[in-house]
Amino acid sequence: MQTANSHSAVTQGDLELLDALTSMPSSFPHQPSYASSSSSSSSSATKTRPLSTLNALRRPPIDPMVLAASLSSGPHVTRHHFHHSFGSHAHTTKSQQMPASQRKAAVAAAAAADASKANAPASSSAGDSSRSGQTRPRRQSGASGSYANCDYDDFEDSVTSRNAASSSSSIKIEPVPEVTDEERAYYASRQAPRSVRLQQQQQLEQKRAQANSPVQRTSASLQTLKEQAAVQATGIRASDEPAQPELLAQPGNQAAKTVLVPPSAPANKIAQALDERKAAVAAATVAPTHIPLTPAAETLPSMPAQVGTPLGKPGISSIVRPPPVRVRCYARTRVPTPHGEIFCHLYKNTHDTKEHLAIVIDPYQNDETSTQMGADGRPVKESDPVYQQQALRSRSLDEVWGPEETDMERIVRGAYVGRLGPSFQVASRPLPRHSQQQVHQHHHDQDPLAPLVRIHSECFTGETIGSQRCDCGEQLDEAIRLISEAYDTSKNRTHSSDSHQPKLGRGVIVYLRQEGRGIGLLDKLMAYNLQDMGHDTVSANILLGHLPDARKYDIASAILRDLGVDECRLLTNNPEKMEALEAEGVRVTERVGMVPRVWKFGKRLRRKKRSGKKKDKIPSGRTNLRSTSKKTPSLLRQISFGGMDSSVISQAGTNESDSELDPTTAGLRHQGEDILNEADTFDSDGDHHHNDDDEVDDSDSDSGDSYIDHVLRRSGTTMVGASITKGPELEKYLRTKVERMGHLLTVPDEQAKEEDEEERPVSQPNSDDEQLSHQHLP
Ligand SMILES: Nc1nc2c(ncn2[C@@H]2O[C@H](COP(=O)(O)OP(=O)(O)OP(=O)(O)O)[C@@H](O)[C@H]2O)c(=O)[nH]1
Repeated sequence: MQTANSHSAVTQGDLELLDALTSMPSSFPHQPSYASSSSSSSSSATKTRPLSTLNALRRPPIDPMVLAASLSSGPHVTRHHFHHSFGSHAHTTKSQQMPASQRKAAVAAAAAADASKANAPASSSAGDSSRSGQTRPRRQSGASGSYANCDYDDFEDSVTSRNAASSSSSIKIEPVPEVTDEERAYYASRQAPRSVRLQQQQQLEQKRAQANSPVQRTSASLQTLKEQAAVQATGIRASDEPAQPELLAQPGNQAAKTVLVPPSAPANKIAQALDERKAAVAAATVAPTHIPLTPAAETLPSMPAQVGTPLGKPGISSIVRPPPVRVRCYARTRVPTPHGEIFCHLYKNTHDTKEHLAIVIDPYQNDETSTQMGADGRPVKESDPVYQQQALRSRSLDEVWGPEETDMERIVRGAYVGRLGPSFQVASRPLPRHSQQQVHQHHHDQDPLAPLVRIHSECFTGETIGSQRCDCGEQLDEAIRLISEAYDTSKNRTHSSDSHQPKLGRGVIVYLRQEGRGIGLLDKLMAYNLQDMGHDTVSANILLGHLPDARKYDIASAILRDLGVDECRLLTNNPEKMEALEAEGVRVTERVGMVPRVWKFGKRLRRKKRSGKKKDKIPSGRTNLRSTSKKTPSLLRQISFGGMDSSVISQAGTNESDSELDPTTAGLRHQGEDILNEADTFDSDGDHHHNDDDEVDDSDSDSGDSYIDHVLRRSGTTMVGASITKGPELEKYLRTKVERMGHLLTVPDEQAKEEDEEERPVSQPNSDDEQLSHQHLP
């Protein structure tokens, strides 16, 4: 007799599950007779649990990694549990998991079981009969949610119902609706087992070696090469399942969107496709300028389909290299932000269908001189050598897209010079350095610093809803702020120019639409649930069948090159980003650390506050702003009264008493918890507009202060323009990046934090201690 809780004792099914988890998932046979034999003592084959859903695993086999991650760092969640009964088919309430062949086998075996049951004496209890006599709505399994009960199986349910129906013929029972083939999704494996692929690769290499030998080379015909390509392509498409193109077309079926060549395509067609790809590679290599110039011409026939496998591998092959990515800027516009004005560029590319962005900060393009016209009827700025050499302008945007294109069309898509206005509308011309195809040379006598660049990956949760599971919103804001920051060239150690003029900050944020480190928003959200179950950001990714980081940076490099950035200073802690950019031909001259604000400024703010208190000789304890007559440090007072309080307090919470508290403290408290401790409240004399710097030790004013300055002057109400955020989950995320992903950050030691000298990492070389944040590459 089976107990009510099937997990209370180790059953045969459990043992088989364990066995299954430590072997190849695809080898599981579907055992449809399990349901009808759970209480019998028949052969072990008929007792086997219906593990058919394992065959529908959509992830590559990485069970050893999954098990290792699961055992070492979290609760007993395995990939099997995760995928069992999982389905995101919002359009239907039917399970869509089993492959067609297995479903046929299941139906046949169930029919056999029915027949044998009908012959046997009715064994079910009266209670069973009456229960089954009620018309039970069909349970939603796969579609009912991501984490359906692991013990539930559609097939088991339907077979049990049918058995019950046949054993109580006196009661009219609504038949359980059959799930038709059309209602189920088709799972198409896009890759053969590793052993097969290795074998095929070996064969291919042997053939290549033969073909390369002098004798063979002369005799090897084009036809032979085509055959090789066909073998290779067929191998890539290898699948245990026969092709079912009609199922691929069903809604919700990812495979439908991603399959490049139908599996039933004859080998010569595949070879033809490969030939076309090779031709595209050749064309791109030989004549990179021959990109179609209009959006219509450029839409995708020549673009290879990018297949989003869980490991982020291209779908066609890991052997055939995709052609180099080509990018085109389709639109550019000016956007005012709390940090100043930026130019937002929208890019399309030949590798995916996403709209990646480049945020260009280059105030020189947009200043008041930009609208001065010369005698030649063109803006004076256009002939300025500094502009010509350094303006961060998109080559593809400034190109004329065809003989038909009018100046007004060009202006509307953003190809204009200077600051666009009702009375100033001048279409741009390609910069000489772009049209001459010359490699951009860095001129140290004109600008000591390469542009500051950040490669930022989209994060809906962090940037839009202020999630504290990561620091992405803050990083985006901080990147815009740091790049916009003006700097004093006289303090630059690498530059001996006589120019002591402050330089305007310039640089680019390439905003890549690779959400969740490349795994997509859906899987990132699921990763968060795994994190709530005890995993960290790395092991959660692994459990979902992903790499810890599945991002790529080839598109980012192409965008940078399009903007004329061949070398840059990179804002990152991630060594992989530096390597990736270098590999794509963008030189990283310097790494500038992205220190989390809470690590960078938290202590400093506290110290500032303490020093303010000391000077004001205020007795300990919290003092209401309105009730004190003491002075407060100027910066902090400005934070209170410089327009900051309303916007940030409104983010800080709905507790009415918040607004009664010191607005300085409220101003430093954000979506999560107080950045400052209870005892950290600042005191103020309530003189909102009095600027008494004499009383404050601001002599150590530096980039840290510039951040505070930013907070008090320009804080907005969205993530861009917001302030410091802090919380335990953010802390865990930051530490995971350092401890498990090799990010180049120093985790602040709590003890040392109190005693250490102030850290003042900055983006631009203004401060004397800039070495703290700048790591020069050899
Ligand atoms: N898979 C996954 N992705 C996450 C998680 N939290 C944030 N992300 C994504 O991670 C990306 C940011 O990557 P990070 O590793 O934090 O930072 P980075 O940009 O590589 O590194 P830096 O350049 O040093 O800032 C964004 O796309 C986020 O959506 C998570 O828990 N799991």
